[in-house]
Amino acid sequence: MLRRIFVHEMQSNANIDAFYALRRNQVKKSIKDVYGKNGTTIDVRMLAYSTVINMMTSMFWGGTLEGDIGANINAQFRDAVSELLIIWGKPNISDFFPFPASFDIQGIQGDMKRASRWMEKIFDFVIDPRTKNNTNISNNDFLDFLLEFKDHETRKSLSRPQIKALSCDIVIGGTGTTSTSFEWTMAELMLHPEVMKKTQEELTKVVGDANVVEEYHFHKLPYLQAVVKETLRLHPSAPLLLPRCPSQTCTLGGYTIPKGAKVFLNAWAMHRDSQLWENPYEFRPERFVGDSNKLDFSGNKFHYIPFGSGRRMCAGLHLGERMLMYTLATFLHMFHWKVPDGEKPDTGEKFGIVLEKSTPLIVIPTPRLNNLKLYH
Ligand code: HEM
Repeated sequence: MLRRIFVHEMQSNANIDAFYALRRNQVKKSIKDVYGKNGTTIDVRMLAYSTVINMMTSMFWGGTLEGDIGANINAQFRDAVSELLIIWGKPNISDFFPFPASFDIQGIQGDMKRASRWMEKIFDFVIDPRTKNNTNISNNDFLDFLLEFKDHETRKSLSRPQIKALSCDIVIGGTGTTSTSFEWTMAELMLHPEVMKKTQEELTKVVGDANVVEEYHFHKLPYLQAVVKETLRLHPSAPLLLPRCPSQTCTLGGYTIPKGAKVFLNAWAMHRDSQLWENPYEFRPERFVGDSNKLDFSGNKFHYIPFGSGRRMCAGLHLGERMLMYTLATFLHMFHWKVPDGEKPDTGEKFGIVLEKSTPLIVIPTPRLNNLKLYH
């Protein structure tokens, strides 16, 4: 039920549109920050992570937490999400040897419980004033939506644990994936200056030099879309998707899969299979331009599934796509980017539930547009 609420109710196009102003404000803040660092080095992972998490918190509880308290709670939230993502990605021996699982040999379960309690406290802190004061003031954010939600058929509201569980899934599912995809795209563009040039030329043509990128520009940016698709092919942010578990013993491709087995689908390997892709290890956005552009994120063509496929596919697909496109288009349109002299970005990967670059991408931004007012 929670998945249905999130996918069909919260993520309708109208709702995603309604939260656009909140996302835009956060990206504007990041532009100002980057502008302030003009000519010096910045860590793209930090930039992407803080921009995405700020968009998330802004969509969750909007501008209701202002001043020092707001800054503090947002910072705590950022730390709690980072910690949960790290714990979530750790290989857990108990998954493979269920017998000693109750001993929690690596302490992963304990760490997870502690971080989840921390996260819950933050949600309680934000939810309490809204339910206690009963002010009826509309904040137009995710939290309002969840607090006011009533099932069409049963007329039942969501309980507080349900609200917190759903919120946690959304934030954990959306933050690392989107920010990592941003960093990988920037890394590939730094390694392929000709692709960077073409992407920025397209932005100049479509957006112009006197305007900022808006979400309505996206459908006129096929090359940037191709760059994003190609990045997600080579660097799918959840390389093994989420584990499946058959409810019945079944046979697939001649293999018997017992009921209850944990099944991982290796999207990373499928995206690099030379029987399915020409020169699979090369970064070539052109493969997604024109006719082959028919490949999309719907998960219907099984050789390209960066957002997964089927009933458990990414619940935040539309929002994730928009946040990624918007941040990339904006930063590429507003700034020139170069790596520090003598350095070359690498494409080494770090194992985890989210596929991160093994070393952070460090770059130097300089303003690209003449109208400096656009940076404030
Ligand atoms: C570039 C951005 C993103 C990518 C590449 C991505 C990718 C994925 C993938 C591959 C899965 C597993 C699907 C499967 O196993 O079939 C997944 C699940 C999920 N994603 Fe995303 N995601 C992104 C953004 C987001 C955002 C922004 C949100 C929330 C706002 C989100 C929420 C979720 C949730 C809740 C699940 C779990 C679904 C379930 O268990 O049924 N994702 N995502």
